[in-house]
Amino acid sequence: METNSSLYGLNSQAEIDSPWDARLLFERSPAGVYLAQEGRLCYANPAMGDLLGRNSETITDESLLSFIHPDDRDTIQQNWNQTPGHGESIRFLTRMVRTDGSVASVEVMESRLDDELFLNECCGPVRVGVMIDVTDAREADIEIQERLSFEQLLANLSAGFVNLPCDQVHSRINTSLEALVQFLGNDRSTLVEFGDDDEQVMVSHSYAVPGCDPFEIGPFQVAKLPWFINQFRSGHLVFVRCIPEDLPPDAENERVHCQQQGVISNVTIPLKAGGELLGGLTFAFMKRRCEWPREIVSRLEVIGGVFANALLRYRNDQLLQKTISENQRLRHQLEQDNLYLREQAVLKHRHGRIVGHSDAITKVLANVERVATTDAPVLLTGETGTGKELLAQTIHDLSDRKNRPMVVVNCASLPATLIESELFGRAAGAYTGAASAAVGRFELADGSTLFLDEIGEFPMELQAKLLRVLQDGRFERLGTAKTLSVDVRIIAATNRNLEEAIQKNLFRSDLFYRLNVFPIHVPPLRDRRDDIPPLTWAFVEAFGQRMGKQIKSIPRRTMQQLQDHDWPGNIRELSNTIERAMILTVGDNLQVDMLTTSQNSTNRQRTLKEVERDQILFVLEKTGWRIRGKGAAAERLDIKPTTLEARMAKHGIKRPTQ
Ligand SMILES: Nc1ncnc2c1ncn2[C@@H]1O[C@H](COP(=O)(O)OP(=O)(O)OP(=O)(O)O)[C@@H](O)[C@H]1O
Repeated sequence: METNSSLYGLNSQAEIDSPWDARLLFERSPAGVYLAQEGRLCYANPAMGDLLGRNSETITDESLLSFIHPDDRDTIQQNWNQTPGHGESIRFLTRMVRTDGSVASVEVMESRLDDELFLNECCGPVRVGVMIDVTDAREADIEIQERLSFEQLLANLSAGFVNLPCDQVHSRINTSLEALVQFLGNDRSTLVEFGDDDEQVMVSHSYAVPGCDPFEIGPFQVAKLPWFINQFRSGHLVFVRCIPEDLPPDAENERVHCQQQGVISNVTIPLKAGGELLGGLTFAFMKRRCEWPREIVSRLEVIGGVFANALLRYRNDQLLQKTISENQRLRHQLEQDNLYLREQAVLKHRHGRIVGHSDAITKVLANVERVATTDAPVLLTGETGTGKELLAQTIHDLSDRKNRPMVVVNCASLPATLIESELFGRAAGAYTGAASAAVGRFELADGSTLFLDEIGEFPMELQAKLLRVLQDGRFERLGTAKTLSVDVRIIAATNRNLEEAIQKNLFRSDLFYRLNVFPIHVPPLRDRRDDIPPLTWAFVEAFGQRMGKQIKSIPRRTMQQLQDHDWPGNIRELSNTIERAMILTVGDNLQVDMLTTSQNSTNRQRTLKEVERDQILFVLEKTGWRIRGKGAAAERLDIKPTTLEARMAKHGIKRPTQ
């Protein structure tokens, strides 16, 4: 069949008559020229044949679209559908697939020819096109574009780390790894950090494309990949293009590992910052070999530097935080120590009468100091002789009320009948024998402190009246209706268990709660044996001055015995023992007869006589040497007052001079 091109008289060399003949121009044109009608080539010049890798004479009648890259066909088809009118041209870039499968980028200029010449000879308009191979320029273009986008990506990633808060460094590295992998087309990127341990490194970040597993985050034994880790641990870039071929013979573990993981190429750049080698950043390939040119690797070294700096900043920040919190801890400790020292110093100076440095008494004194400056009621509890009254006095002395004397009422030493008038005062003739009016202790204590010792012995029938004064400072003198108002701070003390007294209906619970606003328990001497030596020396000094006697030493054994003793009568008993010892001591070495103490530390069985004497002494001291009356010694010992007096005489017990 005669081709359309021959119809146009364009395909025969014989028909070229003059160098100016149009056909000659087409045949010699360095650009590909073609004619196509209804999508089929009807003429292609030799340059066009070269472009497509075919003999130009053999391609006429073939579909032009079949030479176009499949991905570009839709676009070209749309171009053709919009081909302009006669004489107008369109221009576009596309790719042609050569016979050998290689792809050429081409630039095409095409026009539609509606000349009668063509219309007459064929059934439709003809498209004439000129095609130029722009593959080289195009590839250079694409490379420039890719390089630009890569530079842009690196610039964006780097910018993301500027002024980044340290707590976001790790998450930013994660997202950056993902962006890099997606751009560069490798399959997994992992960041490995070096620590103090030579035996292991830390896998801190890993991203893998879907279908590949990321590296497990956590410590990784160097022994598993010794060649590989040692390479980048010595600061080298590791570029293994073909695995296993390019691995050295001693990289056996790496060979096995890569085989198991399906890694066929690997690039690892060392991470350096501030002159320190922090770790490495690996790019693993599982589906294709890495063909990265040197420039890409150099750019990755730059981004590696950005990661390394961020990590260094993070590490330094961690160190700083640790240092700051350590500093804070030390400062706090120092403050506490200062506080403690200050408390100690203050206690030494301001509680001069109180001897002792045990933890137990220190705590008590700290509470005393805390509460002293307030007006809160204080309830001092503790065994007899532990120093409750001394502490009450100390509280008063430390308070704003110190300029007025503290008023003391021993609730156990006053008969119940007298307590009311003692406390609240009386009008003349208030009761039989009350010839004159008397001011009560509450009135006396106005603007000062009232110390209610042995509050547990306070008569039940008067507790409501006491509670009222405590609540609103108001009361009436006995025998008058006039309400008096006072400003009194109350400190109460007891060696009784008030909760038990409440249970037995001997003490009102509302009064207890009112008094118990700030309870301070004073521990017995046996629970603060460390205080015994300083107390002993304090008493030696005090009695020495009074007696004009100077004691220079106390035998170590004696002091040990004093410390071993349980002191049921507490500091009062210790004080009495030392007083006795001072009287009996001849010379300047204190002699203490422990047999005279209430209970000695040796296991010697005491005689009945000794027990009786001690018990009488103990109860007398406890009751303030009150023999008669409710709660007094005779009642507590369950003997008649006269019997008690007889026994006291028998044992030579005499009330000490005040
Ligand atoms: N820490 C101390 N330092 C020096 N002397 C103390 C100390 N504690 C108590 N004393 C002395 O011990 C004796 C008994 O103390 P105080 O009368 O205060 O005890 P108390 O607990 O009130 O006894 P009671 O319950 O029998 O009334 C007093 O002479 C007191 O000065």
